Amino acid sequence: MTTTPRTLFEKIWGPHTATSRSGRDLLTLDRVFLHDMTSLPAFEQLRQRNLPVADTARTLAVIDHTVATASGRTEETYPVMAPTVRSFRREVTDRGIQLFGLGDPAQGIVHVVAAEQGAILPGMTAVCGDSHTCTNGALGAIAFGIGSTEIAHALAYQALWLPRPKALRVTVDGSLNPLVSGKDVALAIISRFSTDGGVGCAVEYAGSAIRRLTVEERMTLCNLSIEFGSRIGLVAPDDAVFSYLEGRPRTPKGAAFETAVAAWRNLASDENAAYDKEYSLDAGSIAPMVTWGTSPEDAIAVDGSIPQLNQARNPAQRARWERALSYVDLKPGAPIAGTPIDVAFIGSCTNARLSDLRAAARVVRGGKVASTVRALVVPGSSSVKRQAEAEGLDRIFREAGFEWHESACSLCASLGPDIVGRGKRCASTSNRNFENRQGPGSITHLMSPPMVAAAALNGGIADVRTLA
Ligand SMILES: CC(C)[C@H](C(=O)O)[C@@H](O)C(=O)O
Ligand code: SF4
Repeated sequence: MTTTPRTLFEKIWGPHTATSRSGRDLLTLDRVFLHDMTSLPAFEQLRQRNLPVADTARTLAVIDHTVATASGRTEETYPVMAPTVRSFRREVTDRGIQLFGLGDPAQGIVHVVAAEQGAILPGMTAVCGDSHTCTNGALGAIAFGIGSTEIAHALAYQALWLPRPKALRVTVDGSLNPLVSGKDVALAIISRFSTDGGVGCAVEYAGSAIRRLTVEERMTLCNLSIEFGSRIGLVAPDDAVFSYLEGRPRTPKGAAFETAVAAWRNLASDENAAYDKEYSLDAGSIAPMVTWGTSPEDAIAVDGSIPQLNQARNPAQRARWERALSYVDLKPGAPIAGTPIDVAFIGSCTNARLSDLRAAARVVRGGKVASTVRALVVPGSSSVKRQAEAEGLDRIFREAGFEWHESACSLCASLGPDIVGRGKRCASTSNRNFENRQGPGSITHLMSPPMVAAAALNGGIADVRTLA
């Protein structure tokens, strides 16, 4: 008997499809994650319809988006959002949902915490009212962001009606150059294939270079899937993923773990599986990347120059570039290296895990932050913060002049009190460089943690390869 070869995506989506109707599938959900910014309207809807949460054991809640990060912070430190945070905390605790609130040793950014807890495992489906839920596709799961109405439905029925996305494979073969990381791969993909490249698709990252990425780098790569237009990004799970998961609070233990691993090993695309779309990139061609404009696709090699307007693909892109150049106050054709910065931010669910902090600390060690720069490290979780402190990374950062914060989203989206400042330019390890993203009038340059470290010491955008 021959079976039709299936993609990794089909191997997860298929068994989770309870039924199909009018071109949509009823996808059953293994996990629903909640955070303080988007969940309250969903609870309101549940109340109006008198619906309970179907299965609290499948949920997990985190306070991360709207809070302060200064040491000693509490829910009250940012009065603007304190009532929201308080209501959110009451809603989830009243319903018996596990909450990682401020002061909890495992608190952190929802996507970082979900992985650390082993709350998302290979082959699962997971949702959260947050577009960067795709991050944990790195563990070989289908994880994606949803809106508030969908959160209510997901909590009540543990399922959602969805159109089945198309299958896209992005293959990156070859070897990455030194100081080129998962972040650079992601920015290179988005700049090459545009922010629309993955629209309507679930993107599977494959190829020898992807297989060699660490699990945390794969998380960074999958995190940026939504900036590539794709709500879902995933990588086939392998031994690196299995050992990442072993022993985590919600991961199966002992013989149950071994049984799970045996099943997870089947979660790879079959040879000759058909994709609707395929892109490929040569790993060796990727340099440390930096964005110059107001879209993640405005990424160039750090030793490159801002494009000339006549290089735009079409009039719409040209118009967007003109507006972006005026917003970021830079000139076409100018080299990006040497652009002075005011703020350096190492944080966010994109790039604030332990390996990110280690990579940045290697560049920072023994150096000094330029006197014109405010530099901050905001660990992705309280557990990352503790581990970093145990290794002495906080000391390396502090001695160089970095601020060392409590964990939360912070400057990534400036939904709490941390902001970059009007007209100020920030080298940032986050994922979005939109206008006003890091507070009103902020200018953002996306790059990897070592590149932000280099910019902090240098006082301006710098090629980490020449500093290290
Ligand atoms: C607040 C939330 C809805 C938002 C998202 O969906 O991504 C935020 O996390 C972001 O990164 O912009
Ligand atoms: S760190 Fe940034 S991208 Fe991630 S969830 Fe928070 S606001 Fe969104």
